[in-house]
Amino acid sequence: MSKPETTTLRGELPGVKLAGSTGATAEVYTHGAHLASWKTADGVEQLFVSSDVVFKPPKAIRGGVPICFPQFSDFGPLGQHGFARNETWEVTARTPTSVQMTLRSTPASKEKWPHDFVCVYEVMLGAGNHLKTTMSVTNAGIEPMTFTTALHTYFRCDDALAAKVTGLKGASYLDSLDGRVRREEIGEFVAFAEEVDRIYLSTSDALAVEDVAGSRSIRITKRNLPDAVVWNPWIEKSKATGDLGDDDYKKFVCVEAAAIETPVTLPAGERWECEQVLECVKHASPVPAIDDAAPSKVEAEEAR
Ligand SMILES: O=P(O)(O)OC[C@H]1O[C@H](O)[C@H](O)[C@@H](O)[C@@H]1O
Repeated sequence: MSKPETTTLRGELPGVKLAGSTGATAEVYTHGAHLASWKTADGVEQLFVSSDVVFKPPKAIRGGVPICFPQFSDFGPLGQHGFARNETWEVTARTPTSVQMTLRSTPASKEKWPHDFVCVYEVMLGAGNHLKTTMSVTNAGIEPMTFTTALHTYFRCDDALAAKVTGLKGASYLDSLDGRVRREEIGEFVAFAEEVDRIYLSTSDALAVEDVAGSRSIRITKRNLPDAVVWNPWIEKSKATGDLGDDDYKKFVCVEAAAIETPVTLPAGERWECEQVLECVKHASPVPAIDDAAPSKVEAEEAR
């Protein structure tokens, strides 16, 4: 079978552009198997990419959906978020509306992480305003292997300061801004009025980003990714992050479907898989307020 062709995308990097019959499109780079654009049929971009993005491998693309594998953040001895987002993946299959990319262990990867693995990531434009991604990891070695992972999705918002993340009420979280102390989410939603960096544990598989100012919701349905990181860098971290524009914190929130608290342990020869489906839902007018009687801590502070 001939190797599926790539085209030249932003930053002169190779990748694949998907196009659905409805007019929806997506761009997936071979660098990091990075999904860096998803436009719904109306031409509206649903993912955020930094205004100061740098397309220079091995640096990860700032925005879209970096794949954190085989380590999330500093949960292990590897560099931040592992190495999958910094590597060149191979296009192993494609149709007009889907692409499959594969990353295999190499002698160089085994110096960092001593395991034989095959990681397969697939992006599919679905019917309606859906986008489906699946990822599988096969342990091709003879010893068990353990990893953490996240689909680090940057959701574009018309106004992140008015956005809400729903579906997390009652979940415990580790507050990465406070020594990863464990807390409980008591709010009906997570709002953004300061820096937020939390690892919500064993959450519902149905979450949503409510872009109130944009009159739209993105529904997130995840499978086999029990945790969810919620992140907005706020003012100082945006300024301090070289490839983020100073005001970019107003333009996105990250909700990262993840397996972190309980790392995945995969026996030799076995395969693990996960899935994330995104659906954009438009609202005729701003989405109705969600039980403002029970605001989260940051909302309560904002109201003062
Ligand atoms: O700058 P990066 O390595 O891409 O990480 C960006 C962010 O990723 C996650 O959301 C972490 O929880 C944050 O602590 C981190 O700042």
